[in-house]
Amino acid sequence: MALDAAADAPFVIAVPSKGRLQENASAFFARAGLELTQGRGERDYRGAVAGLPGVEVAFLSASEIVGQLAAGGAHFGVTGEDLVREKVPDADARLELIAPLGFGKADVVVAAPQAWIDVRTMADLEDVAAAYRARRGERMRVATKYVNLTRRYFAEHGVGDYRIVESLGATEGAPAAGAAELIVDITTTGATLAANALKPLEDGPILRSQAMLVASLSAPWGAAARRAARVILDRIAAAEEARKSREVRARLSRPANGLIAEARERFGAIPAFGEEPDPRGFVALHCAKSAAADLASFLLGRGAERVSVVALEHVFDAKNPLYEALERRIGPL
Ligand SMILES: Nc1ncnc2c1ncn2[C@@H]1O[C@H](COP(=O)(O)OP(=O)(O)OP(=O)(O)O)[C@@H](O)[C@H]1O
Ligand SMILES: O=P(O)(O)OC[C@H]1O[C@H](OP(=O)(O)OP(=O)(O)O)[C@H](O)[C@@H]1O
Ligand SMILES: [Mg+2]
Repeated sequence: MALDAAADAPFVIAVPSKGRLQENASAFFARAGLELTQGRGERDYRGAVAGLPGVEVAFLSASEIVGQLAAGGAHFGVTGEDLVREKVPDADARLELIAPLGFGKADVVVAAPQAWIDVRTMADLEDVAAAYRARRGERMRVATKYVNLTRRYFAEHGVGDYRIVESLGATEGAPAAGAAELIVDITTTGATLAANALKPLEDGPILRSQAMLVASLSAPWGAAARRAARVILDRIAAAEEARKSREVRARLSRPANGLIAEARERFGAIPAFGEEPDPRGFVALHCAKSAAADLASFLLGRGAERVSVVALEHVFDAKNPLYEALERRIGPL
């Protein structure tokens, strides 16, 4: 019965419907040739993917997406790693973080008032916390919405003399408002911290976060869901591979014995049409964008009269490491 239900259930991708990640998330799927359609306009929170029947899009906030992934209500989701680590204590057991997406970058930091000149590190904080308690008879307060990340990090650094004040927004304002002494929050440019006369501690961020493509291990992984996951990850991998690569094409005056091996060795090139040298001397090689010009010079040196360097739209590969990693986690059908 469970299997039948899994076979009929739609494959659900949870995508940010608002906030910092929305625009970049849509662009990310579009680049992969996955066109998300939102039904009856902005307020319709269910959508589809053009050309992929059986795939449903749930438009949710970044934090709701984490909840759906943890509960198995969505198979795939795009959300911030900060939210994943905060809301799912055993994230690595329940979720597969498939790939970082290169946007939504933000550091989760501990920040103190700039006026606390003696406090630069967590070790300093440990001293100050004890003194604060001795002098005031109460514990130092930390305003944050990252309650779990804060507890874990402070414990790791041996700071115990503090109390968390849960903050649901404008956290950076808490010290000036007299609601807390310290904060834990995300920062990108540092402008909000500076505007509130706060400075991040120098030990480095608690977490360097960015948007992630995440899979739920507890969602129903029937045969249809696996097929959908494979198709989606093939397109994502194909777009990513194409973005990083160039195709370098030329015709040499004679068949190029050993040339493909040398191009692989020196430029990390992969032959687009297999290892066999073409009898007419045609070569087409894929290489990293940054290696394309050097590879072109190399081919000129081997007798090519003209070399084209071509941008690619998608490069599909029979092997998909993203899907293989997911399949290892969800186990056999
Ligand atoms: N300044 C920022 N720069 C880059 N990424 C950010 C920034 N602020 C937030 N993010 C990322 O986007 C995620 C969602 O933040 P966003 O502000 O969109 O929602 P939110 O503040 O959690 O509010 P809500 O959940 O109510 O929509 C954050 O958890 C983080 O991963
Ligand atoms: O280091 P900065 O570049 O200044 O960015 C940091 C700010 O960005 C986020 O807030 P956001 O603008 O998303 O507003 P929110 O508090 O409503 O989520 C975050 O909560 C910080 O307040
Ligand atoms: Mg925000």
